[in-house]
Amino acid sequence: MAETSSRPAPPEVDRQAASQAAVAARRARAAVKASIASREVSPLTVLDRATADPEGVEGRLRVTEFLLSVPAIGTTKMQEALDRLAISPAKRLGGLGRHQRLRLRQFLIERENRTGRQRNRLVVLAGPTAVGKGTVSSYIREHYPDVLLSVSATTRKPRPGEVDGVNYYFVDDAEFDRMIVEGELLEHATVHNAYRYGTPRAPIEKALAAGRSVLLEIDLQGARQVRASMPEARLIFLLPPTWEELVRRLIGRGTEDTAEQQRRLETAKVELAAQDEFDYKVVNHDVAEAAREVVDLMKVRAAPSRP
Ligand SMILES: Nc1ncnc2c1ncn2[C@@H]1O[C@H](COP(=O)(O)OP(=O)(O)OP(=O)(O)O)[C@@H](O)[C@H]1O
Ligand SMILES: Nc1nc2c(ncn2[C@@H]2O[C@H](COP(=O)(O)O)[C@@H](O)[C@H]2O)c(=O)[nH]1
Repeated sequence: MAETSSRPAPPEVDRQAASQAAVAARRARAAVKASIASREVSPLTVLDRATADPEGVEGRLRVTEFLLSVPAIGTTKMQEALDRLAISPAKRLGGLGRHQRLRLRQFLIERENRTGRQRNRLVVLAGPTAVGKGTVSSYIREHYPDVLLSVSATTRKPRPGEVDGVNYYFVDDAEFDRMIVEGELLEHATVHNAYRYGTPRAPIEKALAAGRSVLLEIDLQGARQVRASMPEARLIFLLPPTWEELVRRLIGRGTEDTAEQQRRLETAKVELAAQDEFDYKVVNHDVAEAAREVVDLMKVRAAPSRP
């Protein structure tokens, strides 16, 4: 009688498959290290990815090989850093405890600030609806006056309390069309399949020329356009602590009807799926803390506290 084909694979086939998987994993880790070394990807982004997926390629990186791939960190600096941060050299990025991870994160930020050839002067803050982009940006405007917060043009109507020229330039469709045709917008997009939003170019160019840092609070489509036209811009993705909290914030804000909330949550899913395109991720647990993380990444000092 003919034998069935469901016999278990012989051990050498298992061994071969395991060794092929190990080679593929080694190659993937080497690619991550090469992209850190060539500054294609920020070490902070790699650390964030390791945190999000401890068993993924970034999570499996040993902390030693991770640090050694950061430009200008050699064996001595790496060992000093691990001693100072109280992290065992045997650890993998995905296996760091919360405090170790926070210490390593702070170490990388301080290092970037010290060795950074240039401040991240043009920074884009994006993220799903109701994550708190507007709240965090307003906090930055109030507490970090060195940063210019760009005021967008929009065709949506003002919400109660919103002021023309402060929150947005509220314009009609004809004016928005004119701004596009005259090349006045750095980027523009129809957001949530509803209204149009765009970033006026002139104030940004003026501020950058004067050496100021500029923050754009815009959607994913706009972030992609800015990256294409100004590759030196740094892109930050603001994340909610959880999906449920995001929904709570959207409903709690109470500025949209149920249909608009649904539309925004659909866009939110698309935006969340694109988070890995960003240079940095910041979780908005607490407004002041998230704002500080954003400005740390911009390397801007806080205003002296008022008496
Ligand atoms: N860290 C936080 N903790 C609790 N609530 C927050 C936090 N940050 C923002 N919120 C609240 O969440 C709601 C949404 O915030 P906000 O309007 O700033 O979001 P947004 O990302 O700008 O939204 P959209 O993209 O829809 O304009 C607001 O009611 C705000 O007060
Ligand atoms: N592409 C752009 N998106 C922008 C701009 N200004 C704001 N936005 C985004 O629109 C949504 C909705 O804002 P809301 O004030 O109606 O709640 C939000 O995601 C903003 O980030 C812009 O100039 N360009």
